[in-house]
Amino acid sequence: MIKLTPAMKQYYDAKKQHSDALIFFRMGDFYESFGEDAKIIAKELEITLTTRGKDIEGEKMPLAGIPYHALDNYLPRLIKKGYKVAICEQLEDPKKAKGIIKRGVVRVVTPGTAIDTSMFTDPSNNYLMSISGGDGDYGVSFLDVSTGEFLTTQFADKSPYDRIASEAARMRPSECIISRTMFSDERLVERLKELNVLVQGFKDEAFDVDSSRKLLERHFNVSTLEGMGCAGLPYATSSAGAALDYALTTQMRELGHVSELSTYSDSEFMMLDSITLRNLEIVKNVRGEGNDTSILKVLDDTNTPMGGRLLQKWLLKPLINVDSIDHRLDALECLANDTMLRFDVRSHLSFVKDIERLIGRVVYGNSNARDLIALKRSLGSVPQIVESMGDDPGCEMLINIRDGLLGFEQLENIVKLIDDAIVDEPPVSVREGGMIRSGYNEKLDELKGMSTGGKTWIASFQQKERDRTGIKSLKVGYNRVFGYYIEITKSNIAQIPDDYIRKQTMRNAERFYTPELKEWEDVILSADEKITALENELFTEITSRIASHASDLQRIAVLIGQLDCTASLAEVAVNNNFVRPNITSDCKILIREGRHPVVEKTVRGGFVPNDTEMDCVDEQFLLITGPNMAGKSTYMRQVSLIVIMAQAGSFVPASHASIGIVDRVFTRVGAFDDLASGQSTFMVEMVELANILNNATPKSLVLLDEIGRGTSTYDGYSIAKAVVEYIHNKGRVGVRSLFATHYHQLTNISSSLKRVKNYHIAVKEDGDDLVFLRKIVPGATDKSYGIHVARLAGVPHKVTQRAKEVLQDIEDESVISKESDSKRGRKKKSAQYTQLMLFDPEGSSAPVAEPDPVVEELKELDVNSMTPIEALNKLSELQKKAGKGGK
Ligand SMILES: Nc1ncnc2c1ncn2[C@@H]1O[C@H](COP(=O)(O)OP(=O)(O)OP(=O)(O)O)[C@@H](O)[C@H]1O
Repeated sequence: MIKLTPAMKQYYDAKKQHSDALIFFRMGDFYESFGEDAKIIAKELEITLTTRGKDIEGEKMPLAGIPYHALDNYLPRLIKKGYKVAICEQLEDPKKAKGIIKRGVVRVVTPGTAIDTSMFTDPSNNYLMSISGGDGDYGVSFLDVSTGEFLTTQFADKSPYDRIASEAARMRPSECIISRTMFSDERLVERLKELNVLVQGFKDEAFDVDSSRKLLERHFNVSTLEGMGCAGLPYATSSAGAALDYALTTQMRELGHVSELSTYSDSEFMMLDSITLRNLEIVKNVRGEGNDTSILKVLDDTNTPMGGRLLQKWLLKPLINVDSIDHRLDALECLANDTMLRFDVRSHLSFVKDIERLIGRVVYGNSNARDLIALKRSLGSVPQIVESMGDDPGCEMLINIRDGLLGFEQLENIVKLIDDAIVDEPPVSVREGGMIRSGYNEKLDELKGMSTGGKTWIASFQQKERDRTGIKSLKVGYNRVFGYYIEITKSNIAQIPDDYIRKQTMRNAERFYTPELKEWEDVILSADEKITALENELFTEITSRIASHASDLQRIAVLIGQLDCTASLAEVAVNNNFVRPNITSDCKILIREGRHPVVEKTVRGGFVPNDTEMDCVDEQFLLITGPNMAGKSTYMRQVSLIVIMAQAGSFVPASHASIGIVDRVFTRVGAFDDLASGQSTFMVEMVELANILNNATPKSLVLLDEIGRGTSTYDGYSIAKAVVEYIHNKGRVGVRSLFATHYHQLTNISSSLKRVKNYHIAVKEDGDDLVFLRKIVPGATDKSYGIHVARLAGVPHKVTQRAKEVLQDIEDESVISKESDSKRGRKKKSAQYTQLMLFDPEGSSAPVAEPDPVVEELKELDVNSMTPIEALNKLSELQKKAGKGGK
């Protein structure tokens, strides 16, 4: 084994402590990485891989390095790919170090705990998720180290995967920690990975309920967690404790800005599972690329990152309490109706930056002077925001926000402190100095005077020396290694005076100094060094004064977020002609002239509005038919989006809307191959369907788009029919459902199932052309126009022509077989029907299999409520009807 240099020994020590992280090892002006780390870093960051010295085995040591000031650019690229990076710093000033410079890891940056500004190109929260529990009870926590937000919940669920996936889909964490024991649960790990969450196993002890409780109590400096709502919730506590433990372990410092833990319960929110969030494109595109067609994109006109984050939360967690929704809608109405108020508030909000994250950085200790300027300007807008809200902003929420903003007395002092201390345009790096304003500190001013005086002397010294030597190109320069020097080009070297002392030889020039220049150099450099040290000291003092008000400032940030989110929704509502929905606790959904908020923005030729009427009594199940491209999916999504928007507290795209609270929205739309998980398109469809049928409650809203299309027509039709019957009859109280289908035969079901209503989207035939009217009208349709649509899509004429002939043949055959069937009896007829269906993937206007009255009657029987005699009598009666005789 080879003898290592002291620095390399330090590197190997750091690597031993943080074996799962890439080590960024500070060497002077660079962060260097060695060995396997260097290879990964060189590849991921596309930088040069070299070698230097020998590694512990005596092999050439691979090396990759980045300039220390470029850390902010490179770090996010690694973190976003899921790497952990341990930053190993020089722990003492190299100039003052006696012998070997001490180095050590000062923090580990991971995807879920990053706090660096450069990580956040969008304002969304960056959560670390933590899961604990087992045997039916689970705790889930979310901690955003950058903003200090900390949430926890606990729920009981025998099969928790869907629930956990739904939480992850709504909160979109970058990283999730689970105990090493739980890490062996492959299904859980897979579900999280599918949602792009990096899953890490963390020490089992961190998930221990007792030690978690103690850690949380210590961190929040409380004697009980009761006030935070998680006393008596062991798994909410242990998942929160583990999250905090992980954050403290990686950040290696106190996290004072994480000052509160909130416990939430799912019963407060509408449940949106991960599939529905994806299908309805609530916060991002299904395909995740191209133009953003999410509902968030349409609704987000926020001016501040706090407002943006809150809007996302509102959309991902719509409310289910009528009063709470009305509370939001009242504020929105105030702002929508008062144009001046809205305009004023929004213009002042536009000066507010990310206060939450700025505070996080200040408390954390990695803020710079520009962060303080951003904080000053943001806080400086608060009095104007308050003023623009006037004495009576008109509704409870706005009054609360105004009073809350007014309630922070130290606001003015913080603004003044930053204004007095920090120059308007400070340098990015604190190390460079030059950030403290003249007049803030006497000692600093004195040092600055010496430094400036020295520099003025240097300028006059250069002129004096040019005059003395007659060398016009003589210049006095400075570099960090050699200090101040007089530079003379080689062609003038003969003219140098005797008192010049040689300092350095260059290719085309020589550098000199004089005793006088040396004297001034000492004055300037010592003043500059002292200035930097004093500025750093003052900066630390200023930030700790601000940090002592962290929780008040975080409260201000929350209020600003609420105001911004509401004002943005009001602005969007006015600009897009949305109306305030009427929220009720009954089962009715009544929408007049509803529109799809995203499609209406992109569709050419204007969006055609449509009405909707649903309830649990007469209009529980809307069976929607219509040609391809007619607008069935658009219509169904529009209904569910209007419901979600309304319960999130937004106005909706309609001329009138009355929404009976929905507790969950389920969707089964489109076809997503899930080849990665080994599931076929049909399997995915059935898994999603199973989830809906097993979990929909009487207050749910279900969207089913072409159920059964992923398998043979016969199987698909059978499944579709069974599903309609099941949902219709489930608990006898209706799950409100919208079902689009091309199985036109299915529409007959409305004659036996009273709460099923047929609707279709109208089209008009114009010769060979098809005009899409986009209007939903009562009744079923009997034609698919699939071939028309194929022609519109540019399928070659020969193919569509041939398709027409095939269709004609099938239709002729069906007529013949219908006639012959009636002679040959029912058995033969159903065989022919099967064959026809197999030829008819789009469900042509084929003859419909009549429901068998005996079977139908049998299905309707409630056997549990019959006596044995009644049952025997019924059986005998049915046998007679079926033509089997009986006594
Ligand atoms: N109400 C409407 N007003 C104007 N254009 C509409 C309307 N509804 C839908 N469209 C347009 O029609 C297109 C097709 O709509 P959609 O996908 O909903 O049809 P579909 O009936 O579900 O079709 P398929 O059965 O083939 O899946 C949409 O992309 C949109 O451009």
